[in-house]
Amino acid sequence: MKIAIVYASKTGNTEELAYLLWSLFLQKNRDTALFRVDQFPVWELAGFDAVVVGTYTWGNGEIPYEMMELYRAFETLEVSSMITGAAGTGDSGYPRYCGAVDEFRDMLYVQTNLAATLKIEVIPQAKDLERCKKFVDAIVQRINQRIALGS
Ligand SMILES: Cc1cc2nc3c(=O)[nH]c(=O)nc-3n(C[C@H](O)[C@H](O)[C@H](O)COP(=O)(O)O)c2cc1C
Repeated sequence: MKIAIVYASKTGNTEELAYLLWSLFLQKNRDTALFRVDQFPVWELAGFDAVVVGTYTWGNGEIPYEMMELYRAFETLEVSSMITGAAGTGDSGYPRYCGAVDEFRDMLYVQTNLAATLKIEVIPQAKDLERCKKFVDAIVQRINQRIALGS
């Protein structure tokens, strides 16, 4: 089972979250690749069994421009059996806290087999570790179910 974490980060917060999630998948001995979105071969999206999207939020609760190609790829490719997770950082001082995570969550729920979502206030801290672990566990559990069913 091939897992990808694909993220966008302007000031490094979401990058830190993506690296943390990556290390948690590796601790569970999962074959996981980490990509900045501008280095992700979007045409290979459907080749992954599970994909975690990591995004910051911009404007008024919006998805960053550089994530839109990936967003549209989920909408247009046949990825209905792909296990996914939507994660991101944001700032609750804005009216639409982590709005980009909400947008990805809603789309991934329709297009894929969404297993978990995760919102982190600005940058992951020690108090967030348990929630990050739960997020990774939910995805790994969904993958294990898939393996057990042999599909
Ligand atoms: C111009 C601007 C608009 C933002 N809009 C939102 C927003 O609508 N909702 C939100 O939760 N965070 C918003 N943020 C906060 C960022 O999403 C947050 O700082 C995030 O952690 C940045 O991630 P990065 O360091 O990976 O780039 C905004 C930040 C800036 C500078």
